[in-house]
This record gives sequence, structure tokens and C-alpha cells, in this order.
Amino acid sequence: MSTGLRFDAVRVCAGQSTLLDGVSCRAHAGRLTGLIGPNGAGKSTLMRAALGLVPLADGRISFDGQDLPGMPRRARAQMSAFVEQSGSAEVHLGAREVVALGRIPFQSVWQSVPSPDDDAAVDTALAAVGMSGFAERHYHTLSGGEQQRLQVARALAQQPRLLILDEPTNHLDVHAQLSILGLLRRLAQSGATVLLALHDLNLAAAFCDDLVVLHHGRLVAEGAPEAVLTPALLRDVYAVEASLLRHPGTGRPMIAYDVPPE
Ligand SMILES: Nc1ncnc2c1ncn2[C@@H]1O[C@H](COP(=O)(O)OP(=O)(O)OP(=O)(O)O)[C@@H](O)[C@H]1O
Repeated sequence: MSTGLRFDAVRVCAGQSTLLDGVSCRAHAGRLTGLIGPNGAGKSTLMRAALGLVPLADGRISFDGQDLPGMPRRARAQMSAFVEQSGSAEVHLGAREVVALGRIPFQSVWQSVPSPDDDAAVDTALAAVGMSGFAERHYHTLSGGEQQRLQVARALAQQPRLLILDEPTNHLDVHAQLSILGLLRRLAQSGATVLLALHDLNLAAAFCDDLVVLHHGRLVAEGAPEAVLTPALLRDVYAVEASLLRHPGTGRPMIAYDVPPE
């Protein structure tokens, strides 16, 4: 059984700066974990460290007990997928080809055309993000939100057991935000480990099973949204005043920000 993603006393440095300072937290298998914190808190750095894209000065990051950053790239790509914050530069590819990039970790060097399994995974991923009708378009002709949905589809085509996404709802209209987060929640419910950075705290509260809060490169809170999202934490971490309400249907926390009168 999968035990999920685990960060133990993770420290990351760049020159004289400490970007992450002794961060220990978990993203459990079968749960949607939201990584929150203000700009510059260290969210992207933590995600990139998990995938071996920035070196650890200290600590350990493991997935199902295995050292994740230290794993051979192909083995890591066969189990994990990453959607980065700023879209990538696949400008000369068609939309379908971008999604098909997610199948590369499973293809042999002798394979010149995608297998039926590859094609099926790409079709399923395109449909999951509502982009089947865009498959033949050039990537660079797509809107920011359409490109974002394709990047999520590329990650889904990898059929990962671990999915890490850096602000996947960036550029998306409200319907697309709810639909992508619903999709990620279903993926988690099917047993995957899903860790995603989010700035919209109301969306984080509505969808995530667990929240991890970073501030100045340190862990400041971890747990269920209703335990983590308190007026005191919002004041200390985000320097905002807010009241916590409950959604009348789901009982989930909702944040009402105090906007000063003019
Ligand atoms: N290579 C680097 N050298 C120096 N500082 C860096 C480097 N990479 C990141 N930083 C700094 O580390 C801090 C954390 O950056 P990071 O991108 O992880 O934050 P974040 O929480 O993802 O922010 P945002 O919400 O704005 O995307 C920032 O202050 C950033 O400027």
C-alpha cells in the first residue's frame, strides 16, 4: 500500500540564502494536499526539490519509502508527474503532441510510433480536461487557460501515482478551476498522492483534505483545512484580517476577508 510523499527536515539553500529550513510534512496517498503560503514562502522550491530539480542541503524526501530526488529520472517519471507554474515552451508542437510527451517515460528507444496504450492514455487525458476538441490545434495558438489544461492532461497521460502541481488553477476561469480541482480530487480518491500549490484559500478549503502551510521557508501548520485556516494564521502568515464561515451545504470553511471601508 502506498504511504505517499514525505519530507523530513528538508533544507534547501541558494548561495547565502536558506530557501527551506528544516521542513517536515506529508502528502498522504489517497488524499488531496494543498500547499499554501504567501509569495516567496518556498512552495515551488519544495515541489522542485521533491523532483530532484533543486538540490537538498540536508534532509530527505521519499515517496513510498524510496528516495525520490535521488531516483533515476526515468524511474521517477514512470511514477510521478509535475505541472510547473509557468507553462512550458512546447510552442512548435500540436496540442495532442504536448499531451503525448507524458507517455515518453513508458516508451522504449526503439519505439517510433505511440502504442495503442499510449494513444488511449492521451485520449483519456484530453477528455478529462475537456480538451478533446483542441487536439489538432497548435499549442501556441491556445489561450493561457487552454495551455494550462493541456499541461494537466500531459501529467494525467503519465498515469502517475504521485502528481505534483504548482498553481494548476492559474489562468483558469471559475468553471475550469472547479472542474480541474474536482478531477484532481477524484484522482486522489482513486489512490494517487496529489500535492498542489494554491493561492486561492477558499478553493483550498473547499477541495483539499489536508493543508501544508509554509512561511519564510518554514512549516507553520499542517492538517485539515478547518484546523489550519484560522483568523490568527491568516493574520500571522498573510497579514490579512478575515472571518471564518462555514459553507451552508458542505460545512467546509470559507474565508470572508475584511476589506477596509474606503
Ligand atoms: N535560485 C535562487 N536563488 C536565490 N533565491 C531564490 C532562488 N530560487 C528561489 N529563490 C527565493 O526563494 C524564495 C522561495 O521561492 P519559491 O518560488 O519557492 O516561492 P513560492 O512560495 O513558490 O512563491 P510564489 O507564491 O510567489 O510562487 C523566494 O524568496 C525566491 O526569491
